[in-house]
Amino acid sequence: MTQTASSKLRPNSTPAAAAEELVAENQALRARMTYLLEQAERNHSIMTRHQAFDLEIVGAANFPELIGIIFRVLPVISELDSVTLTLLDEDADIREVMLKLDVVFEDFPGLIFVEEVEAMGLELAPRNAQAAAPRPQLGMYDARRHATAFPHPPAGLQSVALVPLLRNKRIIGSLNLGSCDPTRFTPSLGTDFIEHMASIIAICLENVISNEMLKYIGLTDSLTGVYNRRYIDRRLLEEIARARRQQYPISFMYIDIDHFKRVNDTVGHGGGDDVLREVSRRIKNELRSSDALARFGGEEFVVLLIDADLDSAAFVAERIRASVAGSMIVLSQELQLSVTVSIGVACLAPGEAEGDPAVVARTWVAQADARLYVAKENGRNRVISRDADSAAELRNVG
Ligand SMILES: Nc1nc2c(ncn2[C@@H]2O[C@H](COP(=O)(O)OP(=O)(O)OP(=O)(O)O)[C@@H](O)[C@H]2O)c(=O)[nH]1
Repeated sequence: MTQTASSKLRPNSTPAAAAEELVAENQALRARMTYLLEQAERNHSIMTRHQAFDLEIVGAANFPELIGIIFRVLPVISELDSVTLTLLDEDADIREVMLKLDVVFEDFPGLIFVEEVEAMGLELAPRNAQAAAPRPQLGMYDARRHATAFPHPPAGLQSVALVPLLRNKRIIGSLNLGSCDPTRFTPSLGTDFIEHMASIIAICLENVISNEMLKYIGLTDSLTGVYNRRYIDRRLLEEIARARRQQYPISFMYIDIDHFKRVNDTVGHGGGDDVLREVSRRIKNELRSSDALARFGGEEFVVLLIDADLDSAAFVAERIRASVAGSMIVLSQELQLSVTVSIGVACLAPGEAEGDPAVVARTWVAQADARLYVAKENGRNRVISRDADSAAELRNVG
């Protein structure tokens, strides 16, 4: 029960002493009240900042945006010295898809991928135990135990909280909070608040990751794993606009496997699929990471080369032609075959990208297609990069 001020007065005190005691007690109460008000205001301000944070992460449009908000905003609003995020990526699918979608992982040094739950540094119940979902683990920082969660710990890191990110009781990762204040994360601290925050982060992560996966599936060719036509159609317009702004040349290639019908007839449709995969792999090996390779359907591939004039694009095309023709494609020990490709190349030089990008794209792509047709007409297994000019043929093994 709370004692009232008067009940604590000494029974034999003089009226003056009693008054003094009352004044002192009153002052103490006021100070306590001021402190509590300040605490309430601080808590209110933290709550408001966290509500704004929740709104921001819920509104994140994609994976890099969400991760960026977590790393940028959370340390500030929660007054933390380190925030990292471990994601469980058992088959490296998340990394592969994000790379395909041009996520630059170097921008997020606090993002850690592990391939098994055990590598997260969380203390877990034995695998088969019917344990409840793991709870946040708070305590003193231990460089060895927390090496995965804090690969680049700030100087003076003292206490940490490893907060499991759960979806349907399954661990998808862990949010790792670090402070240079040793009393910030102690095992006795209540964890409702950080668990609530982690559950919102987990939902947002799951959402953006599955959205990115869908985006990836919608933009890639399931047989070869390279981009599909939809992706290139969109990218062409973006790149035409960028090339116009930055005044650099871009080039486009049409690559068609020669006599592919015969390949299918010889090795069957399944063998034909393997050939498509191998050809796409050989094309890819000759490209820079800024170039985009897509399968346009059937046995036809296209490549978009950024900052490449006609001569460099024709040079790359010739390397591709030589790489495909250079060695047999091995389907099995008994089954190997020789495959060739014909390639049409067209460049969009600075100054040619003016006008409606859709019209520019159509004309430009049609030019590469027409040159591919010439390559086929002239005997296949060749690169054509100029019109009606046999000197532009880099190779003719007809
Ligand atoms: N295995 C496999 N074959 C495909 C696929 N898509 C299209 N094809 C086959 O690709 C062949 C394309 O044949 P054509 O367009 O006649 O051309 P081609 O035989 O390559 O002859 P040229 O292009 O003139 O050198 C057809 O037999 C299609 O069935 C696919 O996804 N897998």
